[in-house]
Amino acid sequence: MGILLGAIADDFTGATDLANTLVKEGMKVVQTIGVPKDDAYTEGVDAVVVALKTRTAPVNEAVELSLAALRWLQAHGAQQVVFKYCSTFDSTKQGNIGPVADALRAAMGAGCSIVCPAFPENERTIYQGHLFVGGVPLHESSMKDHPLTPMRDSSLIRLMSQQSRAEVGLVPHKTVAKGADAVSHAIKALETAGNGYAVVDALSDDDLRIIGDAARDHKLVTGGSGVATGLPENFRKKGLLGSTTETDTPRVKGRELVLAGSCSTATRQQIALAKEKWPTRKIVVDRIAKGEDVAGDLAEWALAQHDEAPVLIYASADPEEVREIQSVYGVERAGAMVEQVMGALAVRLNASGFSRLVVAGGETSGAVVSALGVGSLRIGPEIAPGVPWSQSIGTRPLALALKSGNFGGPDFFEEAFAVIR
Ligand SMILES: Nc1ncnc2c1ncn2[C@@H]1O[C@H](COP(=O)(O)OP(=O)(O)OP(=O)(O)O)[C@@H](O)[C@H]1O
Ligand SMILES: O=C(O)[C@@H](O)C(=O)CO
Repeated sequence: MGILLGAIADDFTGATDLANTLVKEGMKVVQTIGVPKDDAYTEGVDAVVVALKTRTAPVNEAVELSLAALRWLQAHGAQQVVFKYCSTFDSTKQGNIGPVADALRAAMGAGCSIVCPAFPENERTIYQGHLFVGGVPLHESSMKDHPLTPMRDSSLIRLMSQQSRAEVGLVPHKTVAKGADAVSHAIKALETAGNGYAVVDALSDDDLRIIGDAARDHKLVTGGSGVATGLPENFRKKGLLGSTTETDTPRVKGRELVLAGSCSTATRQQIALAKEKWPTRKIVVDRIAKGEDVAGDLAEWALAQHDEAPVLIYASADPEEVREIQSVYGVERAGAMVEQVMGALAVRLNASGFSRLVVAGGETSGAVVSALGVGSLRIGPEIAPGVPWSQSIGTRPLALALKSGNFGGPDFFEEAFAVIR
């Protein structure tokens, strides 16, 4: 038998976030880094999440890679596909979410598809089609200052309409409160009226379970990790999924390293706390631009820290500093320079015995995991909402926690290592 559920995620931490939801709902999940090249991943696996790095890629590349992922998932039996994007709808000015969703809908012959980035456990909610983060509209949250994808509008209907060729309608919360049948009927009515997407309000996990139930026959579901909460239950009701599954805690020995490239408020807070306890160094972007061997110097410094405490290396800066750096080097080049150093550091330090890694930030995780040549991950236990440990599958095992920028409490780094010690 093939896999039940397939997913395509537009960044690597987003992929682990979704995989974490599916594991908690009783699925055995493997996350692949990029579109897999062979069949080795599916034995005993209920869901495969293909992690792409397409959030900020050129639109055509994002569409082509997502379609390639879809073909692989369909060839391996996926009965339903989730397109996972950020719970804060992170997209560039041009926007990749709409074009990728359009291409997936067309390729699958899917009807009106759900758009629901809500993740109530992490305070992302949708009301009247507007996305709220920590109780404030998205465009007033710290997401307005994101280095790559500043979000300046909170209306999901407007954002999706600008990005997609299809019409976009709303299923308001008062309908969701009436249950799954009411949501199904509302989506059907929107489809009949010519809409390609239905933004669905969600304020709680109960709402997400109702939406999951309503999506039981949808070929394509789009949203954050929350929208998948109710999907495994649909397979369980059909007798295709057992009631529980064991989570595999990574069993990897080695030194502990945190690499942080996220400039989010949560990550900067986590760094500030960790700095008080652990050896810490900051990546200076000007030095990379001058062609200095920043990765080499930092690796040497890290290896000289002998007290067995975790080592923290970060590039994260506050919005003002990031703006200054970007005004000198450009947004893309600044990001790329930092990511290149993060990847190089991960490779050098892993070769010298650091094999328990926490990486903060989706683009940063993409750079690190790609540089390390990791092909796929087995998803393990949750550390904080939306962030699990995972273990690389293959020759040289690594324990990896890929943390979405804004996730985790102030003590996240310490809490993470405590789970696997
Ligand atoms: N000091 C800096 N100046 C400019 N850019 C930076 C700096 N530090 C980090 N960056 C870049 O900012 C980007 C941060 O994006 P990343 O996806 O890693 O974090 P995030 O968006 O907060 O996390 P997530 O996508 O999981 O929400 C990366 O491209 C990183 O290289
Ligand atoms: O949905 C989220 O917020 C995260 O999984 C994410 O995508 C961060 O990049």
